[in-house]
Formats: sequence, C-alpha cells, structure tokens
Amino acid sequence: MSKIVEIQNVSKIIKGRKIIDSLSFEVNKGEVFGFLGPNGAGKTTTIRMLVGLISITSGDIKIAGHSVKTDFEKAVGKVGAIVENPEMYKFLSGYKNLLHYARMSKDIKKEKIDEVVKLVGLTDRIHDKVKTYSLGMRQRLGLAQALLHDPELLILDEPTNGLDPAGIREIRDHLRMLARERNMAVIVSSHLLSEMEMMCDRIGIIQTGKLVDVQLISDFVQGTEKVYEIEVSNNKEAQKCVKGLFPDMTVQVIEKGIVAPLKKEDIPLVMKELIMADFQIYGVKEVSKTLEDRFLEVTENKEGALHA
Ligand SMILES: Nc1ncnc2c1ncn2[C@@H]1O[C@H](COP(=O)(O)OP(=O)(O)OP(=O)(O)O)[C@@H](O)[C@H]1O
Repeated sequence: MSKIVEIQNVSKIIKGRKIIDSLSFEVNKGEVFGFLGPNGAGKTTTIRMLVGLISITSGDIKIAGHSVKTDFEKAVGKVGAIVENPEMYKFLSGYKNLLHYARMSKDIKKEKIDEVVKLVGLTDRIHDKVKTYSLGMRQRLGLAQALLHDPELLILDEPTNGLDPAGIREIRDHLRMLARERNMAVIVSSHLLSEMEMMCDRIGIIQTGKLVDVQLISDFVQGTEKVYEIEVSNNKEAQKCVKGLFPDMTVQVIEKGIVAPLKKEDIPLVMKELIMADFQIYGVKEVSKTLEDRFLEVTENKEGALHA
C-alpha cells in the first residue's frame, strides 16, 4: 500500500501550551483512517495543520511526498477537506453553489460537477435550494464540493456531527465507497468509537495531544473481551452468589441482572448454583464489552505510561 500522508514528529505550541506533542503516523491510499480521541484531545488542531490553516511548530507533514511547510501548494493540491462547516448559500440551489465554487478555482468543468453530484447521490435534489436540504444532504453537498478537484486525500473533521442515524449512514457509505472505488485516502475525526468501527479500516487514538495507539479496527475490536450477561432476579444477591464461586472475579450488577467475565464451561455450574439458591433466571447471553469500554482501557493503560 502506498502512503499519501506522513506526519513526522509534529508538535504544536499555542500560547506557550503544547497542544500536540510529537505526533507521528501515516495514512495509505485507499483506506479510511479514523482519528479518534475525546473532546479537546487535539484532533481539530492536527487537521488544521494538515490543511495549512495553522502553522506547524516543529516536525513536518508530507502529503503525496510534498512538505506542507516548504511546498504548500503542491502538498494541498490533492487534498479535499471539510474542516469547518462548509459555507453554502442557502438561497441558491446545491448546483449553483457548486458552480460558484467551481468558477473560483480554475480547471473544473461542468461535467465534473455532474459527476460529483451523482457520486454523493444528490442528483434528484441538486436544483432545489440548499435551505430545503436536510443536514445529511448539506454534508453530502459539502463532500461534493470537496471532491470537485479530484483529491487523492479527503479530510473531514467530525463529519457526522449533528446527523441522525440515517445521515450518519449516508456519509459513512459514501466515504467507504470513495476509498474502495477511487482508491482515495480518507481521514475522519470523531470522538465516537462506535461510529469509527463501521467507517474505518484503521484508527489512531489521540489523547492530550499524544498518539496513544494506531491499530486496524478489526484488531482493536478483536481485543475486546467477551462477558456473559445473566438476566436474573435479585441482582445484588446474585452477584454475591457468583462471587462465592469466583471470589476474584469482577461481577457487575446491571439493572436486569449481572455481568461477569465467565468462561463458557463455567456456565452450567453458575446456573446450578443460582437455581439451587432459588434465583429466577430469565436468560444468559454472551456480550462484547462495548468498544467504549475498550477505548477507555487503552487510553487509561497508556495514560500511566505517558505521564511516567
Ligand atoms: N487557538 C487556540 N488557543 C488556545 N487553545 C487552543 C487553541 N486551539 C486549540 N486549543 C486547545 O487545544 C486543545 C485541543 O483542541 P482541539 O480542538 O484540537 O481538540 P479536539 O480533539 O478537536 O476536540 P473537539 O472534539 O472538542 O473538537 C484544547 O484543549 C483546546 O482548548
């Protein structure tokens, strides 16, 4: 796989504070890379440096081999980005907005407008005024605008912010399609892991300005431990009962019962014990720890190391 972005030891100091600390990672063509971190971690600051909206204090960013610092025009020439909410004229149609934008930059032909409109699935509504569009449609129009000059790299800061589940799905499907069919590299930032799981090939986790981890999303999900949820009457007593069998186990009380990291072969014993003690059991199911739990595990584990 060929890399399109190289972030090399990048730091950013704003008003004497180190907001980004020695960040390094690469993004390949044809992949959707999720830049994930809690609010205030430094995602937007990094993206702003990537697209040249703010300067880099130290280190360098190369896009398609060109330094953002020393060869800016060439570096960002192949980048399409939606960083702040794309400015659209609400009283003009989507088409006129794109036409206006295309006229400002040279070399964009009308056929290209039709192509990107089709690509983001707005053909039926493109001649309606933007003020009649849903938020998801406006996002897709922004995407169309970012695609007008055939970027090799697409950068989107929190692209699903404020969208309903259908809108999130629309954007997600489009980004995946662009990576797969056009071999485009896509960088998306988000603080929602569940969303990243469905959209990205790899994720980079950032916390307080430092990169905590970069992983294939499939590996990240696989590292997620399985637990059993037992739907049972009198959850607090049931917890004591299971702890009686496995004193060292962390057994969690939830509204409808308990959750425990049991092995499959332990289930008959646990059931027998609960039944003998007169608990009513309504169900047992294997559940994954949520990805949010996994995210917290990774960031908490690494935090000690980072501050050491
Ligand atoms: N111009 C600035 N002046 C002072 N502090 C700033 C400036 N820009 C960013 N910061 C600080 O840098 C940190 C990282 O901000 P950034 O917006 O990059 O985070 P983020 O990960 O994108 O978070 P969010 O998801 O909330 O947008 C925050 O603590 C923020 O307050």
